[in-house]
Amino acid sequence: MQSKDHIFAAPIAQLGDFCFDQKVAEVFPDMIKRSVPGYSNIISAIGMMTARFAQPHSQLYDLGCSLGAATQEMRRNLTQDGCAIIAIDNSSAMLERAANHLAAFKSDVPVTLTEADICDIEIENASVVVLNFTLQFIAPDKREALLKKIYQGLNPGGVLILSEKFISADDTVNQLLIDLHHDFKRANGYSELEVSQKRTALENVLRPDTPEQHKERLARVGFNHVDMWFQCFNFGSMVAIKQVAIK
Ligand SMILES: Nc1ncnc2c1ncn2[C@@H]1O[C@H](C[S@+](CC[C@H]([NH3+])C(=O)[O-])CC(=O)[O-])[C@@H](O)[C@H]1O
Ligand SMILES: O=C(O)C(=O)Cc1ccccc1
Repeated sequence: MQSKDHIFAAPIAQLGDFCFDQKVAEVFPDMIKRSVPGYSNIISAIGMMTARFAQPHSQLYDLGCSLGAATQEMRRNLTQDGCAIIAIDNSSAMLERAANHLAAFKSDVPVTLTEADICDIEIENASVVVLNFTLQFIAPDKREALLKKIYQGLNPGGVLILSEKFISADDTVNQLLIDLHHDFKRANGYSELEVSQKRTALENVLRPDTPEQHKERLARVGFNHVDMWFQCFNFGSMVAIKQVAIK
């Protein structure tokens, strides 16, 4: 049975910062589906890109895997020999549920679930790296080093799929996209109070960049081919490819 997200439904006197605790992990599939426009399209496309970019005998990384939705879609679409998926999250509540979720599917692809801060791990022999709505939670001054590590750990021809909540550099468009996102949440059954309490709880935790900041940073760390492949309101996904080595 999947639980419905009522976390911000009642007034909360002392609203703390949003965190990925046991309560959030419990309702996460419902929360993300009703809160992130385009989420299921992005998950499907991660599978499609895995099918194209996975290299035989390489590693695939799902950084900030939560319950393993992207991991499962990668695993389902992998046909290349000798690949392994490394899924990482720093929330033990998420990882416990991810293990249960992934065990429900039959697959020959090895998956390692690791509890760690993605800023501290090593990345090597990678062909596909997924940051699906995770970079936005990393301290802004640590983002570039993380992306550099990903670039260096990718094999030539490898891909990073980076999905994020964005801000727009144009104030009018920015406000429009935020309003449309809130309309989307209300249309999915969230009340005014739920929208506003969650917005406050996320303020210090989820710090979005503009698409331009993302593109410039990805280019700075070395990615040769970068663009947005999907956007719905202030949510979207970028693709960054490491150039194939010229012999
Ligand atoms: N430093 C960190 N190290 C490791 N994990 C982290 C860190 N900071 C946050 N997380 C983890 O990143 C995940 C972000 S949710 C990703 C959805 C998933 N990718 C999905 O495709 O369903 C996005 C959202 O909820 O908007 C949470 O599970 C955090 O515990
Ligand atoms: O719900 C929101 O307002 C969001 O920005 C998306 C989200 C989804 C799940 C956890 C945290 C943020």
